[in-house]
Amino acid sequence: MRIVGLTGGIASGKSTVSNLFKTHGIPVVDADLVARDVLKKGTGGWKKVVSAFGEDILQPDGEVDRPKLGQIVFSNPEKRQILNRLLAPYISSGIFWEMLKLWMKGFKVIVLDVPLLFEAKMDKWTKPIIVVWVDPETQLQRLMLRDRTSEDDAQNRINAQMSLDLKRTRADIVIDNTGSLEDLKEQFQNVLFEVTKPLTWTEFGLSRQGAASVLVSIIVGVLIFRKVYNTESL
Ligand SMILES: CC(C)(COP(=O)(O)OP(=O)(O)OC[C@H]1O[C@@H](n2cnc3c(N)ncnc32)[C@H](O)[C@@H]1O)[C@@H](O)C(=O)NCCC(=O)NCCS
Ligand SMILES: Nc1ncnc2c1ncn2[C@@H]1O[C@H](COP(=O)(O)OP(=O)(O)OP(=O)(O)O)[C@@H](O)[C@H]1O
Repeated sequence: MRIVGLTGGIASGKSTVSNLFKTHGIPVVDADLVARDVLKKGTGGWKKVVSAFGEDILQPDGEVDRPKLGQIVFSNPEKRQILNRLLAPYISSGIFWEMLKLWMKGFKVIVLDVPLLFEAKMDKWTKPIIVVWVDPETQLQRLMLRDRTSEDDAQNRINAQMSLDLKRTRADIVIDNTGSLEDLKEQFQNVLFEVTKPLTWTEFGLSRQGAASVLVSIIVGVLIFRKVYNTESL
């Protein structure tokens, strides 16, 4: 199985690119969705976070008040680190299960959309790595427009991540999403071509079909060996 890493900065356009993958039949594991699930009321992640940050971060219905927790952690690196440390194990196992489900369904190429792919050191599991880059001013404007936040709040969120310029140096493929959606779709055609190239032997071995072939080969090998061995010992 080919595990493609998709990352970038906040509001750089990862979800927009993810949607293009999905419309071309390539499934996407969205780490933000997994992170939402592991913070739902009553889950292990929720319990840890409530005991670390207190009940003040809860809404009246007991769910985490996400904008409130966001304001706390995006303006305070120590608190952000605490939140990351508490949720990381739940997020990684959530991503693993989502991948396993796709593996069992027989998908040969899947995309992991993980905003903190490099920060969480998950880049070593993915190849190729796609970074959706955007120029800093456009990123700020798109973030403020999408989330209806102040400039300070948006800038805090951008500063909470590794710089996009550094991320692009670690990419196999860079998508420059500073232009229009039409520009993005045009670049996406080349990305799709790269990502859907025939699998390498290692990638094939990691796919469900590859694992099945290895298993069948082992069984056939053992049967032949036993037949030859039995014939010789007669
Ligand atoms: C702080 C929380 C509650 C704020 O929720 P909110 O709904 O406002 O934002 P949302 O989850 O949609 O995230 C929006 C974007 O913020 C960025 N972001 C989220 N968490 C972090 C973080 N810990 N550090 C840096 N950037 C982050 C990502 O680019 C993400 O795409 C939430 O982001 C959270 O639980 N974060 C910790 C979990 C995490 O690390 N998520 C990223 C998945 S790898
Ligand atoms: N090329 C583009 N032109 C104009 N707007 C765009 C373009 N690409 C994305 N956008 C808009 O910019 C905003 C951010 O894009 P998107 O939500 O895809 O970013 P993201 O990287 O997934 O963000 P996050 O890290 O918060 O999940 C959205 O409102 C989206 O519609």
